Amino acid sequence: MSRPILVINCGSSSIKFALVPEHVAAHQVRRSGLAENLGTPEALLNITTEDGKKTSVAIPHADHQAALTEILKRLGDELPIAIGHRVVHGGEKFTHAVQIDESVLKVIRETTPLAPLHNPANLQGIDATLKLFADLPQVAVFDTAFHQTMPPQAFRYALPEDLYSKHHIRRYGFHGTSHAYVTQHTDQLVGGDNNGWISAHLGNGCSTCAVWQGKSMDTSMGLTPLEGLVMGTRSGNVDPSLHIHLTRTLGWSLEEIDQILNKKSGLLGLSGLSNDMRTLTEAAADGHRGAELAIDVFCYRLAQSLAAMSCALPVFTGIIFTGGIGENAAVIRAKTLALLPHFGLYLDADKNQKMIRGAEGRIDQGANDTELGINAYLGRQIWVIPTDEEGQIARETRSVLGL
Ligand SMILES: Nc1ncnc2c1ncn2[C@@H]1O[C@H](COP(=O)(O)OP(=O)(O)O)[C@@H](O)[C@H]1O
Ligand SMILES: CC(=O)OP(=O)(O)O
Ligand SMILES: [Mg+2]
Repeated sequence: MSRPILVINCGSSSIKFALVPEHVAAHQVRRSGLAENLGTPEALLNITTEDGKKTSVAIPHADHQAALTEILKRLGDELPIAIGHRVVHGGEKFTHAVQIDESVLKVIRETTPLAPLHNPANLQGIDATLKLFADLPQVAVFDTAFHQTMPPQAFRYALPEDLYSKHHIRRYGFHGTSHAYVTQHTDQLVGGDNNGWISAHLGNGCSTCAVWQGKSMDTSMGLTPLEGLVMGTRSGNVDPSLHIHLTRTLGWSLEEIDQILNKKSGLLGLSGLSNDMRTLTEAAADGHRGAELAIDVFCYRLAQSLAAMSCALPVFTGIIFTGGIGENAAVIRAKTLALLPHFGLYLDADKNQKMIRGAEGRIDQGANDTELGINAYLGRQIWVIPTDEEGQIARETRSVLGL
């Protein structure tokens, strides 16, 4: 059997490590780890061992290298053949995954100001594995690459031409690995080659994406992962004059405003309680006003974005929910779809309630028709598909290296 790929998926608030053997989905992988809050006094690795036992290992003062070393101790003989890194921003240069060398590292460093929550941590991960596995090939899989098929009407801002041609100011889009995986996977489940999907990746970062015939046509994130939807701690869209207004009226510096929009806004800012949707849905059920407001704004803005994405599709087959919120929060799916009564999205309330914790399937009222082999349903399809960024990164890593 061929040796596995070690995948490092570093997001804004957690780092997922997975060892992905060939032909196996990452969520079936036996040994994987999740390191949370790296760089803070303690990281937690959740490790599922071969016999299915789950252990949690706390590593004081952990960084990538400490977390990786801890994982390596548990690898035994199953050494990886290559390493695949999630890299969030690859600018316009990368339309596909690439093997990492000095010139690739230079571009990743140059794009760091555009993804300040992500690229520095991605670079730390690469640095750690270059030290630990100097002999192994390493591949960067970019969030931005999948969106390089967007047409100019979707990726250009209405700004002077020079800002694009000389300074690369444009919409890039992120979560490409996730949007690519869930739409390709749903295409396989549905069949046909002319499907148009809107996928909603709702994790700590959130984005929507219009995908037609396997290509990204538009997405809600822009130059940076701050544009678009309400997220855990990120504001999403605000009036572009907000920076100047806050500077003039409150004297805030650009750094302070950047911190507030990226780290103190979104669900956390609106609720005054938490950035975690689980906490908010429980608090809202108990009548917490801030949690209710945060959920209302989150769902309204998500519904608006789904409607907007439909403009990018010649064919609108259906919607796909993914990411921690999209895969688990039935109440958020129902509330959002109820705001789109003109789109032929008929939710099956019972199927919606049951589609949680890694389950995959259709939750619209036409799902039963398909099971019976009849096709009387005139509405659009609604799917819940657990994302598999790690599996997709492993496949792209093998493909780049010809493994
Ligand atoms: N059962 C659940 N109900 C509601 N929200 C959930 C549930 N499980 C996870 N979530 C939410 O998913 C989000 C994290 O999503 P995830 O995709 O794991 O994040 P990341 O972007 O860090 O990969 C958090 O807001 C979390 O509260
Ligand atoms: C790009 C982005 O927002 O990623 P994450 O959701 O993993 O923070
Ligand atoms: Mg994520």
